[in-house]
Amino acid sequence: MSDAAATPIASPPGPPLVGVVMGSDSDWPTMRLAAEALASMGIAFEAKVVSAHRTPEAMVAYANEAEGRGLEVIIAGAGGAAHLPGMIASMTVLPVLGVPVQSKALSGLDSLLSIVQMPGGVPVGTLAIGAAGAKNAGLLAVRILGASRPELRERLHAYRQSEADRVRAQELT
Ligand SMILES: Nc1c(C(=O)O)ncn1[C@@H]1O[C@H](COP(=O)(O)O)[C@@H](O)[C@H]1O
Repeated sequence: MSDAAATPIASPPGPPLVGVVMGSDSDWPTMRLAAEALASMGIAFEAKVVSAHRTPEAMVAYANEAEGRGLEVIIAGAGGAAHLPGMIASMTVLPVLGVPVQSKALSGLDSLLSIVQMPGGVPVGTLAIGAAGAKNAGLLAVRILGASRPELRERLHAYRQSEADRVRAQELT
């Protein structure tokens, strides 16, 4: 992991509303983009490594306790045989957003298919492979929280406007 990728991202103060979990610390350079999006919108979050394969008991406890601890959205990222988002979704009624982390062997197609093909009745909102997916998972979590929080919708409107201004100002040389 590079120094920049290893730098922790401070959560805004307050009890976490969003849990960002991932199967390995090797997923953090990708998943930190979800955390950055949340931090930029002032959303308190927690980030943890929890693996369905390597720490199944911890994953079960995390999923079972998330709602009672006040989390409102879970973002779960994993690569390869990416069972973590679906397993968490099977044990909670909180919205779960799945981020397919890019794998070395199959470039993340394995991760995507593992996350997206959930059986009916157990939804996982699946994002794109890799960095864009992680960033969008953070922003989608803010949109979910914003449905009942007008002040968050204001921040999202301001973000949309600033992105539009940035693109309009682009000049090709
Ligand atoms: N897919 C899962 C799960 C899970 O789904 O629970 N736990 C770890 N992993 C993935 O294994 C990959 C390699 O992990 P290592 O880099 O630690 O070997 C990571 O992308 C991780 O998400």
